[in-house]
Amino acid sequence: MTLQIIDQVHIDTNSAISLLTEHGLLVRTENYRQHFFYHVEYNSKLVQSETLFFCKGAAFKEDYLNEAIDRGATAYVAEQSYQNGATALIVTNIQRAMALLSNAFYGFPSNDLFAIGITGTKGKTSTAYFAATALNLGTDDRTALISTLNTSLGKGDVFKSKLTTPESLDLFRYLRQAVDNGMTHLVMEVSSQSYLLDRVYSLHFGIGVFLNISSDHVGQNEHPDFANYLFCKEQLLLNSSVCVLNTQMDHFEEVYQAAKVSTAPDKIYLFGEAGSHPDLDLAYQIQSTGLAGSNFQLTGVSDRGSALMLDGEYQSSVAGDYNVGNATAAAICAAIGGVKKKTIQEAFGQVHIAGRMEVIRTQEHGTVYVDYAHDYASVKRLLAFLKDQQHQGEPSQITVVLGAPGNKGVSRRPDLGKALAEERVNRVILTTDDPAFEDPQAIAAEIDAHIDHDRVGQVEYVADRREAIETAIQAARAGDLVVLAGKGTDQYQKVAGVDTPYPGDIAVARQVVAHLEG
Ligand SMILES: CC(=O)N[C@H]1[C@@H](OP(=O)(O)OP(=O)(O)OC[C@H]2O[C@@H](n3ccc(=O)[nH]c3=O)[C@H](O)[C@@H]2O)O[C@H](CO)[C@@H](O)[C@@H]1O[C@H](C)C(=O)N[C@@H](C)C(=O)N[C@H](CCC(=O)O)C(=O)O
Ligand SMILES: Nc1ncnc2c1ncn2[C@@H]1O[C@H](COP(=O)(O)OP(=O)(O)OP(=O)(O)O)[C@@H](O)[C@H]1O
Repeated sequence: MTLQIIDQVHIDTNSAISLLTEHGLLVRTENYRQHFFYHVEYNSKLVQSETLFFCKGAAFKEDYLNEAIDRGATAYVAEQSYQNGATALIVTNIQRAMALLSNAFYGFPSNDLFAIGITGTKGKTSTAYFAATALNLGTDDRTALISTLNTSLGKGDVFKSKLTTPESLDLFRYLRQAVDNGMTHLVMEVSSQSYLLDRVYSLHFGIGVFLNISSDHVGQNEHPDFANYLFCKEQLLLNSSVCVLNTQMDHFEEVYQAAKVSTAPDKIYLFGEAGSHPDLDLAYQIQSTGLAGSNFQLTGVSDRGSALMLDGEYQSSVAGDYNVGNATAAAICAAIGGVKKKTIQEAFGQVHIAGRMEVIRTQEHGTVYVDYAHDYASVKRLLAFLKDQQHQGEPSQITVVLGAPGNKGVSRRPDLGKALAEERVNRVILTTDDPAFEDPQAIAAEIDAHIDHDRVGQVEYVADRREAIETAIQAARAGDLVVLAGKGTDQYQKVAGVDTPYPGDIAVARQVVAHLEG
């Protein structure tokens, strides 16, 4: 999708120098000339005349800058001088400089949006969809959404996202577009990576939500260690006027302390299951939870929580007990954003999150779940939830089909093995999931090495994901559960640097069921 050209935005050399100086980012200027920039860009291939070009990125080459200048860039911003005669703004931190100047170029669009940022190891997308559905219903469709799945900027500007949190220059362009499309609210997922790489530098949020944190995203191209992962996530709280925290997360006290550094206690909302923490503001109580969704009660515990006027019963259309916590966080955001309880109740019955707890019911081969769970926390919670459902009915078998990606998140492999064993699934079919430059069979062997075979009925490897799904569904009997984990809505397999087309778990499962049952 191409966003329309926004012609009223610009920046000039002098204002760029002032801003960079104010933020302590400017080292020096070279070949100073006062230019008016009508475009900002970090990809040389997209440069037009009168562009301010940013030299950033691990794989950046001087040739890209030369190409940018050939195409009409009149100045560049970089951490080093390329001594090519062009006006240069040499900075201490290119990512911060790019975020700040892009924000200014697009006219600080977040000033016109009530921005809600959501972070957490698990549940960001789900919570964002709960919040955006409620806010859209309450604002007459004036809520933009930036999520791992889709970016939706209003007036039909909807496209698939490349990253969970976009690169800063793209982010501020999207926000400008959202404001120009008449959006008043914004819900966005804020990854820890986006703070590590300063993609959201200079963006202030009306609300920052911290859902949970568990071991993930540590490794090459991600965080050096868990402490850095936690630190980056906590930055959302330092950049938010109101903080919403799940009291039941690991490391809650540390996260609460981080929130209190910059946010007054009366602007911090604590939520969790009723009775779970002495300082709760809003409590949820699950009344029933099943494969079609959950019924739950929200109760204001403190004066601040009661003032949200959320007390009452809610029905969520998304299965998974953990989604009640996600929905509660979203309800707080929607209420602070001005949405009435009745509207939130109505919205929660309509939420659909692609690739999360998608259900395919069969006549003779049980129920198939397609879910994006791909790390210890999510696989364990998903399986625990499904097993709980299983106990309520006839005894049945659970088969899980999953793999783990190559060249990233390698700690997931032992973690997945552990989760599968702890939840004592009956059958595991290990398969391919974005192997990148690794051998999928070797990845599967690593997962397998961490499965306690005394606790898991049967473990096998089927390289082709389609065949693995077919094997699982074909063998399942009425009442059984088949879980296709990890890929969610992905319609590709990342193999050796290429996004190889793949129909997606849902499409494959539907084809298999149609073939088996006609
Ligand atoms: C390690 C990392 O985070 N890299 C991100 C970063 O790349 P980078 O700045 O190093 O840039 P690069 O890809 O090395 O390219 C070098 C530069 O040369 C420029 N170039 C390149 C070619 C050319 O012809 N001309 C040219 O000018 C490019 O525009 C770029 O500026 O900036 C790019 C956008 O500008 C991102 O696409 C890229 O994310 C990679 C692909 C990625 O997948 N990152 C993951 C880890 C990530 O960020 N994930 C989180 C979610 C995590 C979670 O689940 O919680 C996310 O927010 O999505
Ligand atoms: N609050 C939660 N706690 C634990 N697991 C959860 C929670 N919410 C969702 N999940 C599980 O995690 C999976 C991913 O959920 P979701 O996409 O909402 O999280 P995310 O934070 O956006 O994930 P990612 O960072 O991997 O994109 C779901 O499919 C579900 O299995």
